[in-house]
Amino acid sequence: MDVHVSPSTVTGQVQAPPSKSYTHRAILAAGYAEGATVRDPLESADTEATMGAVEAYGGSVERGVDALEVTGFDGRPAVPSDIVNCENSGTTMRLVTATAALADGITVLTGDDSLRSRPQGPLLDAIGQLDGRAESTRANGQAPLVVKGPVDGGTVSIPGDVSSQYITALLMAGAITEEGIEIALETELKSAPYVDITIEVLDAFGVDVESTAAGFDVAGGQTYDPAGGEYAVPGDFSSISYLLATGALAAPDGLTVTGARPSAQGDSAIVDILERMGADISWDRDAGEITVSRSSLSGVEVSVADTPDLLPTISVLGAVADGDTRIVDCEHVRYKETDRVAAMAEELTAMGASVTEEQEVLTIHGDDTDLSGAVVDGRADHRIVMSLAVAGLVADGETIVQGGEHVDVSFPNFFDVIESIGASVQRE
Ligand SMILES: O=C(O)C1=C[C@@H](OP(=O)(O)O)[C@@H](O)[C@H](O)C1
Ligand SMILES: C=C(OP(=O)(O)O)C(=O)O
Repeated sequence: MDVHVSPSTVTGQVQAPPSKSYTHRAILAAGYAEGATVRDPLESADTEATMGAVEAYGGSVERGVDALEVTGFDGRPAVPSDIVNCENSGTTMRLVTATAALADGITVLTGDDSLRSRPQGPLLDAIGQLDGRAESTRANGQAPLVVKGPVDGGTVSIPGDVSSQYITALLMAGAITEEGIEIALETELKSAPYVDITIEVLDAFGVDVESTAAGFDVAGGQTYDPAGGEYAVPGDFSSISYLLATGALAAPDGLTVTGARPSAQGDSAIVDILERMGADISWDRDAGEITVSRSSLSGVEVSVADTPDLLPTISVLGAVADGDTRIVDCEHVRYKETDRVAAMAEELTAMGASVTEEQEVLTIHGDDTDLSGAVVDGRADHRIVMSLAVAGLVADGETIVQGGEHVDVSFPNFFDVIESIGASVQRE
């Protein structure tokens, strides 16, 4: 789907969509439990993939109004009767590959073209260290994957700079093993706040995780048992970042985002980043409301070591700001649905921005040149699509973003939401 975006101003109030990261974890944790009600879940293509995996392992998921009723597989999963298709979702693939290692048999996992090009090797090695068998069919560390369990726990040594999702996966499965899993990190942990999110959700399900000098330790023989039988999902700060960027670039009279309560999400750093760039922004944390208005922005240096999903949003803000915006520590942002560092460098260049791309650093040279409307490729990646659409709101002339349908991965009604506050978007 092509989305035609024209220069617009926006105003009003919008509700943040529910968090994708919390929803994935809550659905799988409910699967490891006897079951649970997941309130205010994100219903999107990626979280559907996790629901499908829980069903493949013997659970079931009923979609209610603003809630999912999950019946769990209660500890060890069944061996799936078919392959598990994780579609476009890295979180699903990593988390449920570790689930597969608990099953007494063989599980085959796959995904779409993008997911089959993403790195899984360190997680496969870790399952091997636990005496399970985990292989890439093409012996290239990528899906399709074949996993044979059951593992009983043990110790693993794993790099921390490829994906934090391996750690989340091992912690969630480790609680079900007899011996537990002790994780030693071989390198510094990137995307660390996502492990904090995991620890927060596990705690709500009555599962303990310890941080250690070497990494993490989860005791075995634990039972997933959510307090009161339910878990409520907070708003999603990665999705909120597009709304706040829209406000900072295009809301002369202000835009308010609701459903923005503090949580473990590293991506809430977008508020501080916008403030450092000079945006007029305020966050009422108790009310969960952030208000931002159109402001002149200046370039800043930002590390995305903890917040990889913010890179597309920050690069658009940098393209409009005065002076250089240096986004550092971004190598792991290349392992996402697409290489997002290269994608943003190339697509913003197509819109007239001046950009320097290095392996670990993306610099956007903001100057007085306005962005120009262009035909840009969303790279079949929801975050590239949404950030380019935001850029289109302030570019001269029309911007056509290709692949608009991919917002279904994390923010299915994104275009309806920005249209409701005044953005001019036409979908074809
Ligand atoms: O655990 C999660 O929910 C996520 C972890 C991050 O990935 P990495 O840990 O691979 O950087 C992030 O980019 C992804 O969108 C969601
Ligand atoms: C990288 C992302 O998700 P995943 O790793 O689950 O595909 C994302 O949502 O930006």
